[in-house]
Amino acid sequence: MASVELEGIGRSFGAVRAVDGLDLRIDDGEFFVLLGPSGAGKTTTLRLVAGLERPDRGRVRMDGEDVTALLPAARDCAFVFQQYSLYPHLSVFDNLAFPLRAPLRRIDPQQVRRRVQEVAEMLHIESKLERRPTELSGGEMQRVAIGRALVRRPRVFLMDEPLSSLDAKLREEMRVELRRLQHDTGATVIYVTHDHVEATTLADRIGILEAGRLQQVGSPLEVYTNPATLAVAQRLGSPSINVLPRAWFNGQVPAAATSVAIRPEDVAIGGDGAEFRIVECSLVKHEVVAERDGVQVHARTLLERPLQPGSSARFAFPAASCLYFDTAGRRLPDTIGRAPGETP
Ligand SMILES: Nc1ncnc2c1ncn2[C@@H]1O[C@H](COP(=O)(O)OP(=O)(O)OP(=O)(O)O)[C@@H](O)[C@H]1O
Repeated sequence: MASVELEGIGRSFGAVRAVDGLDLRIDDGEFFVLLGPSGAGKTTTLRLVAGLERPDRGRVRMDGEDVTALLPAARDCAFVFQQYSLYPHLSVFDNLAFPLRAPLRRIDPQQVRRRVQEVAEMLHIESKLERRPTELSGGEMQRVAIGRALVRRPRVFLMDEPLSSLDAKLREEMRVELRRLQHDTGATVIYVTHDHVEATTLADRIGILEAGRLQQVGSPLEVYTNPATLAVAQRLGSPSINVLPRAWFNGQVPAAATSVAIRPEDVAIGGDGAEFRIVECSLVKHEVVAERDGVQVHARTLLERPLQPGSSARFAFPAASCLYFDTAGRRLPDTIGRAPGETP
């Protein structure tokens, strides 16, 4: 396995700066997730690492070696895509063995069998080896696709939304399996998703990408609790972070703050807060939606009794949990001395 470094890497398509000067180091054995909306440049970044795309500027290094000019085969990255891209006419065994049977590899058939068996066991598909991909469930097919990347023992795994075509339950199961697999093999993984739950459950570190630029890099907890910008704060968490007008705070906010944000789990219900009208309340999800001055606020809390829609309740926003942002969406140091997370 290998470390990966991107140094000032950029790639444009006509006027579109798909990747705009990325600096990033991913450690050997790290599970790194690139999180961002559609068109942020996630896939292009993976393709630049794999060598499927040439950068206009900057360098790619693996284990310190400059690989910018190397062809994909020499970089030895394995790609797993959202589409399973299996060969339908081959058995699961032959699909898994395929990458090992390339003439250049000259791996003897005994060893191919051993490796396929080993990977099939790791992925719990050893009983399906004689089947065709068309006879498998979506989750099993995706396991075969991952297995096909695993048998090669590449230097780096590049995964582009590999779970997004699975249903919610399977996706959850596969997330756990992927994490276990990465832990067991010590693989370096760069994983792309626009799903913040996937990002926070899988990642050692997350890089938030918007319009080809990295907004922040950090552990899931760091990025969640200490976002550098409002855009980053809004990218993680469900329901999304509340953005409240400064007028609600009687001037007790930093001078440059135009918005005050607070996570739903930090909103306090009851006490001496301001009065809100209840819009919705779910005891199952522990969520309450309330409204004041045309602004909706989401709160997440354990409730013993439901709050009736249309009734009133008091909501408070403890200063220790509030985050402050200026007009450009940059985080401001707050009243209790916390500094914002750093942007790269
Ligand atoms: N081969 C290409 N030719 C022209 N434009 C491209 C090409 N590849 C990517 N782009 C553009 O570059 C930008 C980044 O695309 P990219 O596919 O990397 O984004 P993404 O974050 O992976 O998006 P998604 O989540 O939708 O896959 C987009 O505006 C896209 O239209």
